[in-house]
Amino acid sequence: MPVENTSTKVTLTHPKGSTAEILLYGVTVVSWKVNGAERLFVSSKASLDGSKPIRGGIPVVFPCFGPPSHPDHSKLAQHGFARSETWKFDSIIMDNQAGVSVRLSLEPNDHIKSIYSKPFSLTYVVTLAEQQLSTDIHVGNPPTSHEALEFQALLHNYIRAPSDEVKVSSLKGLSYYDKTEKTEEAKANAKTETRDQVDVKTTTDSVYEDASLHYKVTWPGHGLEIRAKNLKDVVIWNPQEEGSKIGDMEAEGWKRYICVEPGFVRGFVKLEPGKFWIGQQVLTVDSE
Ligand SMILES: O=P(O)(O)OC[C@H]1O[C@H](O)[C@H](O)[C@@H](O)[C@@H]1O
Repeated sequence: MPVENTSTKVTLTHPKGSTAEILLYGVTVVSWKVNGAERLFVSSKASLDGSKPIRGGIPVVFPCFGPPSHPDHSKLAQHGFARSETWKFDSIIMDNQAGVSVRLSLEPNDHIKSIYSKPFSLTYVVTLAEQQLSTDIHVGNPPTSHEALEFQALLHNYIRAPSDEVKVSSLKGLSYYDKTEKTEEAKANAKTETRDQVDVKTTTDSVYEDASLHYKVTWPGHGLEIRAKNLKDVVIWNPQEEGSKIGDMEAEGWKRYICVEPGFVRGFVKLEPGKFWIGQQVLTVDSE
């Protein structure tokens, strides 16, 4: 069966053998296999029972990135509610050699309404091709709404890769904000990336602004390409030893991944009533 659907999980299987697993909790993609090899990192200590956001895979960040900074988001937790709500399976969109694709949705439920008063529509489309995984977040501001919807969005991939060897390009020349700086003032000061290839051998939490929308993630013998649409920024995160302070991080888990997260996180998307916005990332395994 190319699409298998249980009460908690959707599994996609492409005719050429690649697979993807999406939990309805947070629509978190928790597995993506190409040529039998797992491409995403999920901590063995991650809670998969819906009690907290999943440490790994591809959590969806919406409508705020990090701690809320917009008044509309003041009651929300870090990274918003999309990653910690249970979504609904909507439909199979496509099922052929080109791709196996499903749509999931999240409506404002009582819990969301108690922390977030804005009307919205949210759907997520996951498409699996032979060597490729696309994840698209669709945000709508209903026509009945009286004002613009202001939000941030980010697709928080955890790419399985050895963090002491992995490199990311091309970020050279971009402005970025270094969240590992000690003071708020230093965090708010833009730096300029001078490296041809960025590594995460030391604790890294950098928000690159107005980036290229096309990144190469490479390590010996392997490569992954990431393309983004409407997600103008990109966050590179790996905590290194600091990761030992994260409760649901497995022992030395930070050695096994890099996050290269396309997002719209500097400023806010402003969506007028009756309009839609789509943010997309496409992950492609380079020929191995
Ligand atoms: O621990 P979480 O809320 O899942 O956040 C995990 C990480 O997400 C992003 O990459 C942020 O830039 C980091 O500052 C944050 O630590």
